[in-house]
Amino acid sequence: VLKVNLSLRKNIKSHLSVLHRNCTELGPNHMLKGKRVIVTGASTGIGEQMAYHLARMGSHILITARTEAKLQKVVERCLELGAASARYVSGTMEDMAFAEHVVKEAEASLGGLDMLILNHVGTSYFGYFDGDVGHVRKLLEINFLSYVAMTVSALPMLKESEGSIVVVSSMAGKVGFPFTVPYSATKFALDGFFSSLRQEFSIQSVNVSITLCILGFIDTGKRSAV
Ligand SMILES: NC(=O)C1=CN([C@@H]2O[C@H](COP(=O)(O)OP(=O)(O)OC[C@H]3O[C@@H](n4cnc5c(N)ncnc54)[C@H](OP(=O)(O)O)[C@@H]3O)[C@@H](O)[C@H]2O)C=CC1
Ligand SMILES: C[C@H](CCC(=O)NCC(=O)O)[C@H]1CC[C@H]2[C@@H]3C(=O)C[C@@H]4C[C@H](O)CC[C@]4(C)[C@H]3CC[C@]12C
Repeated sequence: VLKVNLSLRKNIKSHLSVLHRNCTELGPNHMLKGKRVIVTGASTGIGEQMAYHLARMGSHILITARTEAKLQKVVERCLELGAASARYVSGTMEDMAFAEHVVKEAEASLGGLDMLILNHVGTSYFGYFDGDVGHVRKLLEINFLSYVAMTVSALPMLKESEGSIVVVSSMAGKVGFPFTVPYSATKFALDGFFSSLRQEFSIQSVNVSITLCILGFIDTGKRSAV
């Protein structure tokens, strides 16, 4: 047993050193060079900044949100920063057909997909829960169901490329806090869905990674009162 353990450790050590050497030689800025990436909610805030990082790394970028004028400007900036290509599709994630259309657009224009970054978030309020069930339903559609719809549509391409799904969530999706009840519910739903799906991928040896990003407050210049 000791012999097997020692040889296993040696093997892992040598694999890690090769991996480390490859990463160091290429540098972190090359990790997504040439990769085909969708970023949702990329007209402002964190999504916009992620698009610029991907552009600096030389990725092919497809961004989406509702506001066409802002998306146009982000695409122009991405091209200036060195994106291999950049394009946008505008529309609302209240509509599941639109969510699926974005993925189809990646297939048609990029011929596949390496990374799906799900980041968009619908407008909510910061205050006591007001009992508006319609608002909770709408927010679940935008913040949760459209994430599921895009994942289902993108999965064949991601399996093919052995790619990644990145889901942007929040502290409010891990712990209950006051004043963000509908928002928090949608983020908890993401954890339930994607953490369970990750377990199934592991059992089925599906080589698609799922990363849930748990962010605290990030000042994007938009909100000051929270
Ligand atoms: N900022 C923070 O403190 C924190 C943020 N997060 C998470 O990070 C992610 C990004 O947040 P942040 O950058 O602050 O958010 P922003 O409000 O700055 O950006 C939200 C993005 O989603 C898009 N969007 C809004 N509604 C819709 C819709 N109905 N259909 C399609 N797109 C829509 C917006 O564009 P448009 O209006 O043009 O459609 C915009 O591009 C979110 O998932 C959020 O929950 C998590 C923790 C903290
Ligand atoms: C209230 C925001 C919901 C999205 C929204 O309305 N966007 C449009 C607009 O502002 O015009 C929340 C988005 C991110 C939330 C913050 C977060 O996720 C981290 C903390 C979580 C904690 O539970 C409460 C405080 C947070 C800072 C939280 C506050 C509400 C958001 C800004």
